[in-house]
Amino acid sequence: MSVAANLGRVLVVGGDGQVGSDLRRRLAACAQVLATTRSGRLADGGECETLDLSDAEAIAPLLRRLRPDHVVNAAAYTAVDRAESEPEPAQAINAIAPGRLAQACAEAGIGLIHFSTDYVFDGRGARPYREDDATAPLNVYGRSKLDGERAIAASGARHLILRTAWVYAATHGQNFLRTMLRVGAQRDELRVVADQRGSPTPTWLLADAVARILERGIVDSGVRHLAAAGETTWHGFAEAIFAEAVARGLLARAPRVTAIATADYPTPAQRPPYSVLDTQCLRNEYALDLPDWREGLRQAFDRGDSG
Ligand SMILES: NC(=O)C1=CN([C@@H]2O[C@H](COP(=O)(O)OP(=O)(O)OC[C@H]3O[C@@H](n4cnc5c(N)ncnc54)[C@H](OP(=O)(O)O)[C@@H]3O)[C@@H](O)[C@H]2O)C=CC1
Ligand SMILES: Cc1cn([C@H]2C[C@H](O)[C@@H](COP(=O)(O)OP(=O)(O)O[C@H]3O[C@@H](C)C(=O)[C@@H](O)[C@H]3O)O2)c(=O)[nH]c1=O
Ligand SMILES: [Mg+2]
Repeated sequence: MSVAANLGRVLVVGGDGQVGSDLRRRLAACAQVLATTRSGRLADGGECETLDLSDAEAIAPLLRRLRPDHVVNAAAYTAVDRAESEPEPAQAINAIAPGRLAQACAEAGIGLIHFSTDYVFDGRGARPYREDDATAPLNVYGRSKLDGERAIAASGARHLILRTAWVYAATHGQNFLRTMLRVGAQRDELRVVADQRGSPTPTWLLADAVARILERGIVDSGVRHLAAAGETTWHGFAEAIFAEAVARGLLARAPRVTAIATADYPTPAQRPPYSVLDTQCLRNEYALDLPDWREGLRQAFDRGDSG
């Protein structure tokens, strides 16, 4: 996907998360990128705007001062298990802050792109989830993200809520791929759940898609599903990660990856057993061509994630 248009001023909230940092790099080619982090600093040493989303009152004044043409919110409380014992910060960052951000966007006539999650579903479905399928989150994180979706929808802002899933980058961020490579280098055997199905989605794909959407302009406000094509289990994803890492010489040899049941890997948060997303709406509206998750994985390694 190539984007030549000048998109004006794009504010990336949460500019140093795994999605936020790839967005900044991707959009730099076609926009004047502004960013916020909690510290006002970027991991690469650069400076940016300071915004702590637990202080929702700080959002509107910041937008009035920066006057961006578009806002992309890539900040979130994403620690799924920790959220079970910390519901307040999860709710503040994933629900209250996005609502305030959307209200401020509505007041200023700015379009907002926001990310949500497959974990809004309970995973009892048997075919890929469509945007209007019933939500029923199983955990605190999923509930807080669903509340965020609702707050944005109620704001009156022109918006797009992109529900995505199983997000990873090869070179940065806390994610399943990087956990597997770290632990896989230390152990001969890993036990990974083989009864949760979804679609691993690389940050480069999300960044490319957002660039395309900004170029076209938000066609119609609402929720849309965005993920790599195809489906696998965490176990299948782990095996593909190790095959790719060994082929590229990033790992001397793959550990044995033993398929286990969710019941044999107890975690504080319950996760949906099936959360494949039907992406047809978004592909049609924005003429997006979404790669299979295996191709997404190869390109994540090839690109070093930076597009
Ligand atoms: N990761 C995944 O598998 C999936 C993610 N999503 C969604 O995609 C979006 C991007 O996620 P991803 O890039 O993976 O998330 P990350 O956890 O990598 O990044 C989230 C960012 O939010 C920032 N943040 C957290 N709390 C605050 C706060 N109080 N004030 C300001 N910033 C804060 C973090 O900053 P700091 O580093 O300082 O904490 C971090 O930079 C989120 O909306 C997420 O819910 C959807 C599906 C799957
Ligand atoms: C590390 C590890 C995890 N697992 C299991 C636990 C869990 O069921 C599954 C994935 O573990 P993780 O903690 O990496 O994944 P998790 O934090 O649940 O990932 C989720 O993050 C949020 C932010 C989202 O929005 C979701 O789309 C999803 O990507 O793999 C194993 O079976 N073996 C292992 O060695
Ligand atoms: Mg996690």
